[in-house]
Amino acid sequence: MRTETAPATEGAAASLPAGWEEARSRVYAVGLAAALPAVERPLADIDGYTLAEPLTTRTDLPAFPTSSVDGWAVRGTGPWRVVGRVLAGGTPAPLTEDGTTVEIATGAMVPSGTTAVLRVEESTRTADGSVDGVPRSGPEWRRPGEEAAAGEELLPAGTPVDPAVIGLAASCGHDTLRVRRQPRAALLVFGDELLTAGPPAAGRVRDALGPTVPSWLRRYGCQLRPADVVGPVADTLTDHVAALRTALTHADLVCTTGGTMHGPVDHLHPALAELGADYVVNTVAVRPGFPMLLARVVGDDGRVRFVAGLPGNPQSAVVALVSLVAPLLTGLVGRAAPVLPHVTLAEPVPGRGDHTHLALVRLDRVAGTARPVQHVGSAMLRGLSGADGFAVIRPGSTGAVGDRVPVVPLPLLPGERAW
Ligand SMILES: Nc1nc2c(c(=O)[nH]1)N[C@H]1C(S)=C(S)[C@@H](COP(=O)(O)OP(=O)(O)OC[C@H]3O[C@@H](n4cnc5c(N)ncnc54)[C@H](O)[C@@H]3O)O[C@H]1N2
Ligand code: MOO
Repeated sequence: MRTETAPATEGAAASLPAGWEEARSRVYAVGLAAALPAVERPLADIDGYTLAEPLTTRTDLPAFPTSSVDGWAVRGTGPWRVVGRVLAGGTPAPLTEDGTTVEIATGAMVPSGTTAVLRVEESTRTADGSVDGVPRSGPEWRRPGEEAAAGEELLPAGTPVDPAVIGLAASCGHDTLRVRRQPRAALLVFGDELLTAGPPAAGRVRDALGPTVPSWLRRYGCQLRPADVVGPVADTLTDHVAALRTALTHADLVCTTGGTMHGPVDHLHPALAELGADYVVNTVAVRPGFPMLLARVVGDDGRVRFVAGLPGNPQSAVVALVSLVAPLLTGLVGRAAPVLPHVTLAEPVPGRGDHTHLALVRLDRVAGTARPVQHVGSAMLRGLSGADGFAVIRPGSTGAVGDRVPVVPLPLLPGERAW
């Protein structure tokens, strides 16, 4: 895998576009090489984080023999004389004599000396108050270590933390876990033509990226404060450099929108050169989204930060997010390289010559198929708002009905696109 970089002073003209898959491998690798430090956090605060260390259990699971029913812990053959009661949370005295029993609740520790647990609904009481019945042959309690042995590794480092993982960690006796710090992101919106309120008119368009990119970044696990979203930044080199410098003091990743090409007021490349940045990827052979870039800036403190240049055309900016930013962030938090799901095309999708085509599709989850959506120009967001992700049509190919192709999913939440 190539991970070498080129100084931004060489400019865009000096570099060939990277293949789409190669670009993704490269940004993932540089992200992993710059993985964020581990921090210790309480369980309640780590939903969406990533384990920095394997999850091990601090005790056997369960930690003690635990009754799985309400009933009677008995010793020997019945009828049994009742000698006590044990509830969940209690520590019972041992059963030392055959023919004795203690009443036991589900979840209570089974007294040592117990030979069987008899369910309450399968028990009777004799005239003298003893308990009688026939215990089931299968065990009615959970043995220590049945689920896991003390010290056993249950999940590897790099596992995304979700509510199920948090619950498991709690049951293993953890109060805190070591997780990767979440990436801090910032967004700089470039473009003097942008309006931040009201309808577009007279040559000016609404800024469609300032309101949306932070939400996509948060869904990829980034932290952004309101102050981290800045723009429109004035179309001068001085303002671009100043805005980048300020954002880079806090952020691990600064996304910019617009200005990736070489128009009269496209200042991103010269600004990166002034910051001493290296290109990890500078243009990608993909449509839409071709001018996307990822640059690396090493601060005086030695800390590595990244600048992702998202093209100004709004759909192209989202293509750059799913293509470059998502795998970079996966690497930064130490997760495994993303593996793309595959779907079957239910309609043909054209290719884009020697470029990869990322085609917006709607998934039919029952049939496991994908169909292209309408309104997919790189300046449009209408198609995106009804799509689940992008089908990947490889260079030199077209997508025929029945073809199995990879899909880059949008980071949607359950219930979204359910209409
Ligand atoms: N001579 C060439 N010109 C262009 C090429 C090319 O190969 N040769 N590629 C085109 C492609 S592809 C793209 S994508 C764009 C990328 O341009 P920039 O990243 O430099 O972006 P801008 O020029 O600033 O803007 C492009 C377009 O997008 C609109 N825009 C920008 N920001 C926003 C925003 N926040 N919200 C909504 N719309 C936005 C902007 O008004 C322009 O219409 O370059 C092509 N040109
Ligand atoms: O790549 Mo541009 O992103 O085709 O519009």
